[in-house]
Amino acid sequence: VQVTLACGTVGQELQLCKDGAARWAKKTGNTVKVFESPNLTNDRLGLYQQQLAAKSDAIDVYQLDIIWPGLLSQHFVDLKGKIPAAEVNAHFKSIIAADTVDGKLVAMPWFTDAGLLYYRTDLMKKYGYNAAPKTWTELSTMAKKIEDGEKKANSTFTGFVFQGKNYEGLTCDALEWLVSFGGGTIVDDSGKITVNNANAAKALDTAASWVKTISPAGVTTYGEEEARGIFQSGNAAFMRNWPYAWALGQSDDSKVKGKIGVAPLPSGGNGNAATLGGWNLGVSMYSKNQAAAIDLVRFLTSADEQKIRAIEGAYNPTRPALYKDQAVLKANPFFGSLLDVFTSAVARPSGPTKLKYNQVSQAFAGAVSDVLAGKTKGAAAVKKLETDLARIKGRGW
Ligand SMILES: OC[C@H]1O[C@H](O[C@H]2O[C@H](CO)[C@@H](O)[C@H](O)[C@H]2O)[C@H](O)[C@@H](O)[C@@H]1O
Repeated sequence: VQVTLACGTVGQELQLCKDGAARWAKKTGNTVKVFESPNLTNDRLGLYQQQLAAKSDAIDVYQLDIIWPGLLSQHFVDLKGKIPAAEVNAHFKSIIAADTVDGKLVAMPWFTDAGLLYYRTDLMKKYGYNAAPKTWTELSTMAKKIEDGEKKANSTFTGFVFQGKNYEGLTCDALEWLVSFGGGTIVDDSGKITVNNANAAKALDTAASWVKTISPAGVTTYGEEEARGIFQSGNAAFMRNWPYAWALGQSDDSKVKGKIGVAPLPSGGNGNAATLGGWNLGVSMYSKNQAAAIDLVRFLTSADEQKIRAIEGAYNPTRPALYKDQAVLKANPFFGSLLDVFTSAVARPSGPTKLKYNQVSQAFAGAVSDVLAGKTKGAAAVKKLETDLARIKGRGW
């Protein structure tokens, strides 16, 4: 049987996806065709929605972002009952809950993600700092001092890079700013629009103050890979990114190998916050090879495969047991020391806003983008956003 598997292509994930698929093919005698998905999750969603709306059988196994199960559930096979309960229950309960829509298990967890602060340990030492910044104010001060010093020899050096482009990644970064300032989660768990508040406005104004000071003007065009490229080539003191950037930063061709520290993102006065990300594997209802596709999902989400991906690519397992695995912890010491960051990551409001989440996220990222670009201030942006979200909500989510 031939199964087509949609894989992401950010960093090493395409290669790791192909490697895993090849191991399954070898074990079962089946073949796997890999479909290469676009880098940005927004682009991927558009493409997948087209395929699924057309009931296309071209892709059997989809890689689903943690925010999509609610949006796409009707197109996926219910894995409950098809995968033994003990196997399902070996994953974090919260992720299984996010993958379950109205009792239907839409996808199996593959890896989880949470936003982290990466920093240059060598430069911290050089500029007299002995700990990562605990607050955004500290980060600004440290980034400015390091940038001013390093710029003397390297004019392209910058203080802080993050995902500032207008896309889903900006929603993730900005949610971290909001929560860390006590500004809430845009829409709360009950579905109430909460974004129009002073702390949220302050969070956005603070982020805007970084652009063209500690962050380059171009940060408003950066996704995950642009930020990583700058940090990994030795041109930034701090970076917000997902765990995958660790393995690449520590690789032999990285200019910052052995010089990277990882810490929780700074606080804006309300503690540190990391947005929950991650990807899951679901079987299309339109697949002609559902049994083989389910077997591939079980194989790729198994402990053995998650362990390989954790060691080779720093992809966080979704199985709590692997956080006690010595080889996994050796490759990624922060999986142990920052376990709290992963287990208490903040979900985007895809649960309460259901089918309208994508519209909510686009409106939020658009508003944040305007503040970063200096087109508007935080208070005006969150006020307008509240009105826009109320329109999107209409009589209910
Ligand atoms: O960690 C690497 C992954 O980074 C992206 O996904 C993460 O960011 C998305 C926003 O840009 C977010 O929606 C998702 O939940 C996060 O896991 C990228 O899209 C993935 O391909 C990549 O593996």
